[in-house]
Amino acid sequence: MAAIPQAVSHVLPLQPFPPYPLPTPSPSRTGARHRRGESFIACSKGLRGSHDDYHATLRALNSKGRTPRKSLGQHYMLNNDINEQLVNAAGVKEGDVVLEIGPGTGSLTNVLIHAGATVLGIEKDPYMASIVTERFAETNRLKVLQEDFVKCHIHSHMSSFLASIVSDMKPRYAKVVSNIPFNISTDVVKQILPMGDIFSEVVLLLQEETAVRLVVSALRTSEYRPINIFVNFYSVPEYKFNVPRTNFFPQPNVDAAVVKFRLKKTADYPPVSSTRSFFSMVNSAFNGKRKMLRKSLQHLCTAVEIEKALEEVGLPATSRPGELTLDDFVKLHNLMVKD
Ligand SMILES: C[S@@+](CC[C@H](N)C(=O)[O-])C[C@H]1O[C@@H](n2cnc3c(N)ncnc32)[C@H](O)[C@@H]1O
Repeated sequence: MAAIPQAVSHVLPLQPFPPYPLPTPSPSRTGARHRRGESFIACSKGLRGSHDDYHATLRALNSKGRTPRKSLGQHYMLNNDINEQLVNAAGVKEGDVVLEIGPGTGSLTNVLIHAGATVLGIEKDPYMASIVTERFAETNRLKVLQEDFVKCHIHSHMSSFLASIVSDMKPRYAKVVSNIPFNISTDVVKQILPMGDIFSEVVLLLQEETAVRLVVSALRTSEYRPINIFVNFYSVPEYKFNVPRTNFFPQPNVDAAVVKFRLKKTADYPPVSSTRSFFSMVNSAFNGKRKMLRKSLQHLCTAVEIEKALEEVGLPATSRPGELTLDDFVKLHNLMVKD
């Protein structure tokens, strides 16, 4: 298993919840304009350090009397340094177009906009959608759609959004930079990764365990699953860094981690006649994880034909799914499944 980089430790004091008492900001830390009652966009102009974001997040929640909803995975980022690192990991620069799933109070959105991006936010919670829309009302660099990411047509939303941008620097591809609710991680990965025709880089803040499972899981381990074949088929994944749970409000029970996926273009996908039949074969193979492939794939070919195909790939006749790389599966599929 590849080594996981050293933890980035940012420990912040947390406020009781609810309600969230607003500490009196010190002018030296937050600037003279950062006072209660000011518009949120004005506050955001002074946001640079992690303490400022900490205050801004609590202020935004207080402004609507919101209690974070567990069912929506609402764990807000309190540390601006981590938002900056997410944005840097995606190499966001002036003129970029970025999809942000779940902008919440807009702390990450703020850093994206300051980096020069135009952002499409998809936010399920109508209260948070209105908070973030109000916060950036004075800029034309943000459009928020109040929709459930899992159910929305993200490809057509992003295509229209890219088409609507009038600029000489208009990029061909958008990026994804998001601190996503942990419970929709798999949906996000499954929907976004095959969209290399409109997205180039995808940087996600995920539950640590999910990040490791998606990116670090190695051959011949119990964590190696069809999702690893999927991730490597459509992207080049990279584990970036660990984010301790103390950086979120309210604090989750687990740590998080940042992962980057560089999406492959369609022409660079491994050559299979049909992705549908390829992934169907991979799923069948892993359904009988401990079974040999010559048994679990018998709905496709006879045991003898499977053994012959394995031999042609250079694998033993007794191979199990956890022993095959993406490349092995591609070769096996192309030998066993003819259009
Ligand atoms: C982990 S919070 C992150 C908020 C903010 N980006 C931050 O970094 O502080 C996740 C956000 O995603 C929103 N959300 C939850 N489920 C969603 C879904 N299915 N589609 C879109 N947004 C969702 C939540 O309301 C919340 O604002």
